[in-house]
Amino acid sequence: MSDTPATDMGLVVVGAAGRMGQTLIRAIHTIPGARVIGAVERAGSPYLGKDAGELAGVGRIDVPIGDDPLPVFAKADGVLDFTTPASSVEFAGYAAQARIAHVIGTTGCSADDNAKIAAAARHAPIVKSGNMSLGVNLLAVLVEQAARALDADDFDIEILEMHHKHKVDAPSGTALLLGEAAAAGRGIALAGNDVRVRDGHTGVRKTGSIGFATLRGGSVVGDHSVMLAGTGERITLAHHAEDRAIFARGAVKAALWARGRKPGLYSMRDVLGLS
Ligand SMILES: NC(=O)C1=CN([C@@H]2O[C@H](COP(=O)(O)OP(=O)(O)OC[C@H]3O[C@@H](n4cnc5c(N)ncnc54)[C@H](OP(=O)(O)O)[C@@H]3O)[C@@H](O)[C@H]2O)C=CC1
Ligand SMILES: O=C(O)C1=N[C@H](C(=O)O)C[C@H](O)C1
Repeated sequence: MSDTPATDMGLVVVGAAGRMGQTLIRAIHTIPGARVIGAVERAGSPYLGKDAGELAGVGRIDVPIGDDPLPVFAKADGVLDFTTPASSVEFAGYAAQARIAHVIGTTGCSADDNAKIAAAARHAPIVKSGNMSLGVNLLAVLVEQAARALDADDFDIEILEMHHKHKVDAPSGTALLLGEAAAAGRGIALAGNDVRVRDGHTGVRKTGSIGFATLRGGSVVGDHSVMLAGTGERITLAHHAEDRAIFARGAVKAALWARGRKPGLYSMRDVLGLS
């Protein structure tokens, strides 16, 4: 007997007119087993009423963009959400009520936002990750291994990221994910060992700290480098995102994986079998 569900997974894309929203609609169009059944934007959006497929450039799919998530969540199997922290918290509550899978790519969530999302995950499966690409999640595994292998007294860890000029949060969700991986490799918590900004007379570098540096400009999709800097040598592990389609394909994979799974908060490492 096959484990493949008999019907396509009906997905709602929230933030459907955004950079990732449109990329998701194009990705779902090409992936067997999933289809767009709803598209949501905020009240007052100039895109309300437009066909989500036409806006994304794949032609008419007869899914008009609306501003009320509740009726579309009620008939969906899953939600793809790359919006804002406050919106993702709200959508997590609705997806939990509807008992449907919720894939959250939104970054910049506070500890309070994450606690609310974790509470919603008691009722429905949620996959949340600062980066949905296979490449970055593999990179995180490599970073963890390198951080474990190289002693904090000998190698300093610094994480550099660059994104397009429209990005609103820093450090990026990916940089923090890589920082968590480095911290896990070192057997420490990232919180309390992270140095997110340097300015002025900073004093010497604290042994074992994990530094972050942020660049913003132009149309860069997402560049991340993790440097392990020793005396006389430096290792750099890096990922360069060239197309948002890598995140969208990962998000659809996560939704298909989460369909029918028991409630819980999952990561892309779970989805990709890299845990
Ligand atoms: N995890 C990952 O792999 C990735 C994560 N991201 C993250 O995804 C998020 C979105 O990125 P991006 O697509 O570039 O941003 P955009 O601003 O282009 O898109 C976000 C969209 O969500 C809409 N939106 C905001 N609030 C609501 C709401 N309450 N209901 C419905 N729609 C809403 C926005 O509308 P409006 O503009 O009118 O406010 C906008 O159209 C960011 O946090 C980013 O960091 C991005 C890429 C990959
Ligand atoms: O805002 C973006 O664009 C991206 N956000 C994610 C992040 O914060 O790391 C993922 C990707 O790098 C693109």
